[in-house]
Amino acid sequence: MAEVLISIKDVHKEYKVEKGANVNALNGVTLDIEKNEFVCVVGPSGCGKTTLLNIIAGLETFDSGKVTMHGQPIVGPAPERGVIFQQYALFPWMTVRKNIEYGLKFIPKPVQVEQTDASGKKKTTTVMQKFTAEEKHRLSDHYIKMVNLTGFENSFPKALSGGMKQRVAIARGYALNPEVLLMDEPFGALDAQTRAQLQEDLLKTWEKEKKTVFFITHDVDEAVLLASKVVIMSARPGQIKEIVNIDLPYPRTQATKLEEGFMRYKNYVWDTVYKMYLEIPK
Ligand SMILES: Nc1ncnc2c1ncn2[C@@H]1O[C@H](COP(=O)(O)OP(=O)(O)OP(=O)(O)O)[C@@H](O)[C@H]1O
Repeated sequence: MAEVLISIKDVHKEYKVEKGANVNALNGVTLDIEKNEFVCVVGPSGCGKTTLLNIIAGLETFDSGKVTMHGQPIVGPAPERGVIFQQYALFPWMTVRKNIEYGLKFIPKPVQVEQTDASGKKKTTTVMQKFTAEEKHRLSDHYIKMVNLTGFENSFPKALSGGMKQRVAIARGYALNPEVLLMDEPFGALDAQTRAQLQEDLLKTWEKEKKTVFFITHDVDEAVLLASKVVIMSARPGQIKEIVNIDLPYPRTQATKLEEGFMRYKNYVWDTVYKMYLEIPK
């Protein structure tokens, strides 16, 4: 059986609002995220997708329920959970390379060292060390290549297109080597062609260097193309309406969208989300 990496159990979240009624954002959300799964979350606007992502990231509190990673409660942000937002959040005064290397300053790497104890016995222990400049350079090179930005290492964000900036954000997310990548509509602001290209880049990256991905999108095509599991949330107060396992083989490309199996999943997810949208009082 697959290993459950993140477990969300009966989570409730209400936003306190000073004037007016409090907002009941999540109402008993239960979800297991397995190791190396690609989970896409879809649902009507305001159903609590970002709230759920922020709770997993440790950026948002909740009122009741339980959220754990490796069985340990999530109590705040941690390097094991990397977040990529829609608005890249790059440092404008740093080059592409420096943006990617920046976070490595704060993340120590485990190194095996051999030590001799008082009795002369040798034993291997793990110590945490900082990345050297050379290691950081090697890592940033690797991820720059992976997201097709070779040649732009020394460019500043202002000289990059939206799609290129988002590639830098993805490279930075991967370079920090989190176990889980939390992505909140990362391609939402991009034109259709750039979006298609980045979907393929992300899929290739994920197939090469598996990670657990939790990805929010409004685009049902995108969800079905990327996900091994689509989580459909229902309108506020957010609950999980249905989980659809996308049983289409990887590698997937834009051509996958023309396959009959893809169409079937897409129509099903689209219908389910649209029906819920129609039920929302307008
Ligand atoms: N800080 C806050 N204070 C009060 N209400 C909030 C706050 N953040 C979110 N909400 C409300 O909680 C509900 C869920 O918001 P959330 O952003 O999680 O939904 P979403 O599904 O991500 O929406 P969208 O798809 O439009 O991005 C919404 O009604 C929103 O207005």
